[in-house]
Amino acid sequence: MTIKFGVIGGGVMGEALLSRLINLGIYQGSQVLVSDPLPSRRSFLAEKYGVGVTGENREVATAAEVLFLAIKPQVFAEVAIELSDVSASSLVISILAGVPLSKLEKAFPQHPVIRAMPNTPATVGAGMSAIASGKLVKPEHLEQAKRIFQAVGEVVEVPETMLDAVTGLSGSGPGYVAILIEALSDGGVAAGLPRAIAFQLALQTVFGTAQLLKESGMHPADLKDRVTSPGGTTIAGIAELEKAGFRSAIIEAVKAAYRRSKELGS
Ligand SMILES: NC(=O)C1=CN([C@@H]2O[C@H](COP(=O)(O)OP(=O)(O)OC[C@H]3O[C@@H](n4cnc5c(N)ncnc54)[C@H](OP(=O)(O)O)[C@@H]3O)[C@@H](O)[C@H]2O)C=CC1
Ligand SMILES: O=C(O)[C@@H]1CCC=N1
Repeated sequence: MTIKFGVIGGGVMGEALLSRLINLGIYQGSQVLVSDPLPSRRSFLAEKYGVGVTGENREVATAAEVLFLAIKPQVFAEVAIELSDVSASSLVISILAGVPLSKLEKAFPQHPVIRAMPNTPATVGAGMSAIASGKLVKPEHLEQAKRIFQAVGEVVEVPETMLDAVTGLSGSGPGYVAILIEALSDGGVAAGLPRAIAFQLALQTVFGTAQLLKESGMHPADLKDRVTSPGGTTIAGIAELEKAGFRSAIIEAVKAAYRRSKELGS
């Protein structure tokens, strides 16, 4: 059967994307081929999703209609050399942090190339992805890439110059939010709640707040004002957050991740 979706690097994000695409029936397991150096990882993916697996990146690059690059940016150069004489014209989609279209197009000169930045909630269909097109991308390629990322959540098209900032915000963001949820739970435990209840409250509070903001279109500052009763509990908590530089810490985290994304691509 034709290999419609080839994945180089069957790690966290490779699995997140392929699992969702297979579960939604966009591809059958037999239409997906994944290369990964670790035999145990290959067996795991083959057993769990019914995909084809190989240790040879060239096999995937030769066979796939869409070639999905999900290796770390640090191994991109060696993989590019390995694939340099593969003759194919597949659509290449790279999710590598930082690696610019100029480098991707140099490595795959015959191919339409799309640089994308998804995030881990893609695993449950709640991802946020941004995509930018290279020079050889035609409308049908862009549509194909959008279909893939829409299957795992929301997609926005951005100029490539924005992708490092996207990486700092939505790409890395699940890490920041996970720490927020963990810290809220710890706060609950410190205030006397059992751990399991504290975690449930923290998780649903973050989820519900995001849902409320999304469905209502309300500005976050308005929501904050609605929660803060004069002389009440919330303003006492917010005063501590401001004292600790909470907003600034988050802004600096996004900026640091943005800078790191740029570094990884240079
Ligand atoms: N994690 C995230 O939240 C996000 C990550 N990304 C990007 O996705 C990419 C993958 O990240 P992530 O999934 O987290 O990383 P992982 O380390 O989980 O996945 C990378 C996979 O590639 C394998 N690999 C290593 N060397 C090679 C090689 N030469 N050929 C083929 N496969 C190889 C690794 O195997 P082994 O472990 O044995 O080395 C691993 O299974 C990165 O470029 C990252 O910037 C983008 C958005 C979000
Ligand atoms: O931490 C990283 O480098 C990757 C890119 C975005 C999320 N994880």
